Amino acid sequence: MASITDTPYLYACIAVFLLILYRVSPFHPLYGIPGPILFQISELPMIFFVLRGTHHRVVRELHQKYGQALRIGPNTVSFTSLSAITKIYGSSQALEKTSAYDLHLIKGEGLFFIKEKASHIPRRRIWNRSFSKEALEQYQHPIASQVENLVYWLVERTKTNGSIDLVKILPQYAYDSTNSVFFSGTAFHPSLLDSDDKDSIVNEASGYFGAFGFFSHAQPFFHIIKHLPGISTFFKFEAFATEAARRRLEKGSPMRDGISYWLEGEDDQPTLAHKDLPIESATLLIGGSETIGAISTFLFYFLLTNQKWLIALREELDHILPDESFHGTFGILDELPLLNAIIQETLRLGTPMPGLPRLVPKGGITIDGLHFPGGTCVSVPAWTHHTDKRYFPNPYEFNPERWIEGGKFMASRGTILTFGGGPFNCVGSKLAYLQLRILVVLLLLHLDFTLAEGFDPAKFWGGIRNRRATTFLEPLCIKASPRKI
Ligand code: HEM
Repeated sequence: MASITDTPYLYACIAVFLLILYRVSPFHPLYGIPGPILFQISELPMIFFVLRGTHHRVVRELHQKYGQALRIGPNTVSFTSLSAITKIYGSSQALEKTSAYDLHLIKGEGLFFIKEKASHIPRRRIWNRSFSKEALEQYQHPIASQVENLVYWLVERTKTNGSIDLVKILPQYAYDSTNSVFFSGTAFHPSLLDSDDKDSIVNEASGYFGAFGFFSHAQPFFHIIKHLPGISTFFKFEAFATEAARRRLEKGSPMRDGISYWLEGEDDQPTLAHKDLPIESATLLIGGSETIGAISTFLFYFLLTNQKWLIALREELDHILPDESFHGTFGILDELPLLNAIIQETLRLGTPMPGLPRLVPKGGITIDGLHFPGGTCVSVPAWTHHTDKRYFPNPYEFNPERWIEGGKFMASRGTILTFGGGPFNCVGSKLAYLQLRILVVLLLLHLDFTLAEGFDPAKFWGGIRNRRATTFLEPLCIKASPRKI
């Protein structure tokens, strides 16, 4: 039997020991950046908290203890300052993505996964076409139709079951909305709301995105296991996205949907190669739905547990949109101060996200007066920044007023990282705002809501987890009924 003193084991142990020693020694380039010793020597503590879904809270606590620059891995530094946000994500010199974005099995090149700015720019131009002013106007009707289906199911399921869990139903609506806006409804049928997501697509997608979050801290492990037979079932969601792309290409589009903007460029505009549609479809389905599902769940949680804002918002809407059959242009919604302030405050507090990893280029950079060599992984965690009282006084208070000045909504009153920043920021943010506005307005115009008996806000809040995908361990059960005016 092999023993630890056999030569290969001995060498391996010595190598690990020397590596650990190096990582905490003055010879390591990150020596002197404070952080817990276990995080300095290994990725394992971070992996542990990522698996538990609590790393956003842990990193925040560590920043409070150790300060603005924090070593959270052997080669990884987390920052919490506005200057670091500008340097890492926002400036013309914004950093590129790390190899944490290489984690997919699906073939082709996808916007989200492209790490270098030079190759990212042409693909981003193709995507941008599907978020032009004209395109967004075109999406209003399909979005409103999906919200109307949601209204129907909220009432029906309340009637059948006594209450309805928003944690479950809002993501279903979000996937239906992406399917309708981008795929002309061809990605899957029937809609997830109509089938009550019988194939568990929401869970598959959330598990897939969660695996992406986990493996970004254990990349070598991913590159080993991806070759194992049978592992593709783990990536069932990629197969689903590939099928969605195939169906969209086969069935075409009766209307100008989001994907048609990519496939049919005007004049000399470059178009998307069909071989890249599967990977872009995976990004669309998750990027456009998992996020909206989670943020809208937060939004209704905040409104239902802060009745004064719900009442004030109803007043604002009733004043501007007195007719519940309102189906006009949704353009005027951009102007409503409280509606937009409530959405912005939800985006601030509804982002239990990790720092988006970026790579220090060759030659290194200086952030907040500290020099970092090329190859260091750096980030600013959204949750830590959004709950930093230097930038947001009483950070845990849901207070939409912090976004209002002189009676107007002012997004510039604070910097939030919900949509990332700089050249790799969220390409769909304008659509996200549009979807959230239409969702809130139509639900409030059509329905009365109450929280189901026994709802415990503290328990709900304690059950929020993030592994890149946000999950809610506790239900958010409500009763919905047609509005009595
Ligand atoms: C509230 C909703 C949303 C949130 C919170 C959100 C958040 C984000 C964030 C943080 C990033 C940067 C990711 C990174 O650098 O790793 C991102 C990128 C992206 N998002 Fe969103 N997103 C939302 C809605 C949408 C929608 C509706 C779409 C499309 C339909 C979309 C598509 C994308 C894509 C394609 C990227 C990659 C952009 C690039 O690399 O150029 N997102 N999003």
